[in-house]
Amino acid sequence: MLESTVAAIRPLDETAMVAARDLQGRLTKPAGSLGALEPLSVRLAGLAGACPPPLPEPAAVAVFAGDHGVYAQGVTPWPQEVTAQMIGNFLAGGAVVNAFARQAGASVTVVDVGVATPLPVDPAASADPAGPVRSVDSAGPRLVAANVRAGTRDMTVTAALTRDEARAAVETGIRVAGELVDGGAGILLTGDMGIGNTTPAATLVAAFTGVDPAEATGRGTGVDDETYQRKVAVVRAALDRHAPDPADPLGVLAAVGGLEHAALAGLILGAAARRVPVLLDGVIAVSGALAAAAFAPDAVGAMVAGHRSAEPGATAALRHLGLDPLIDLGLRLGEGTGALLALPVVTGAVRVLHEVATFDSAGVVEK
Ligand SMILES: O=C(O)c1ccc[n+]([C@@H]2O[C@H](COP(=O)([O-])O)[C@@H](O)[C@H]2O)c1
Ligand SMILES: Cc1cc2nc[nH]c2cc1C
Repeated sequence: MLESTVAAIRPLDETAMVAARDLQGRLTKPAGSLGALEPLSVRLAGLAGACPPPLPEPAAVAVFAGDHGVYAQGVTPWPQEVTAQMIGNFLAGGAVVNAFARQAGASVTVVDVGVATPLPVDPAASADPAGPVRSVDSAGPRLVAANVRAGTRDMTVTAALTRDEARAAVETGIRVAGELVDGGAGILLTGDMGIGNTTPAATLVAAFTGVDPAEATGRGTGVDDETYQRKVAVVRAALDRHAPDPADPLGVLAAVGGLEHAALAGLILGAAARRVPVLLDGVIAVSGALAAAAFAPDAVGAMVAGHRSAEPGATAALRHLGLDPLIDLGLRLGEGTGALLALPVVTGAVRVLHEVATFDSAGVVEK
């Protein structure tokens, strides 16, 4: 499934992009006056192969959750059980992602791809691992039970995952993308939950971009100076131990990644293969995006950077991908919150191509 998905990812459609650029030039506004929205609308036309491209509706957030063996190195002050507890909160509708999703009219799908402690929900009430994801317009958040293993191994001691485990997580992400698109989603938004997951995110950023661990590593949930220094040392030690090859993205994900990072890479690949835009959230999402781009460079055409996370690795990753974030509010929550706040910007960029009059049709004279 990974290989066929990668093979299905194609470049943007030049004809649709030429048409969108031409249309932008004829709309009743000074050329370029919508700033970053104009090239975004052109790119989305190229992705859809149509001008105008469809409005990115309805929106579906997929929140991938996992735990981390590197937690044992003291890289975060939060108890590991918070990952499972927050899944309960997502499913009850009480998290920030739920509030922003209600505001944006987006569905929330929570995917347990690797949580280590028991979920505070009845697994029988959740979707079968191989079962369908309900359509995006059904009510309420839902759980997909697709646990590959109960957290990764400690990457400072051994590889975090086997290649087969990493592949299983990537393929879970691809499957979720396909089911959300089949359910009618017009745009996918990335979300993540995993205590400790900014450490593997920083390691992935350093592995794929080549930046120094000190530049890739941030304070995550808000760690103190001592923990921050330990975190940088942990990232450096993992890179020294595994020397991951950025040309082998499955190998990198297995050595130093996380199950949610791998699944996010899969979600992005799945969206790109279906030619549906994928709106990226914070540092965990963009570290997964680096893996997706290493599998399929043309997948970048489907990516929209929702926001600039306060986590410095996010900026290094976005620079490497050549993406400019739509908003920059100093967020560092994850869950999909930054992507959800950016969603109206993406919809606005496309709506312009659908609804704005041309100089000709409106009888407005040009300069
Ligand atoms: O999205 C981000 O850029 C982001 C930045 C810092 C922290 N987080 C969230 O905080 C958790 C990881 O933080 P930490 O300090 O435990 O590594 C995890 O659940 C992430 O969703 C997320
Ligand atoms: C409370 C809490 C909520 C989160 N949401 C995403 N990551 C998180 C980390 C913590 C600690």
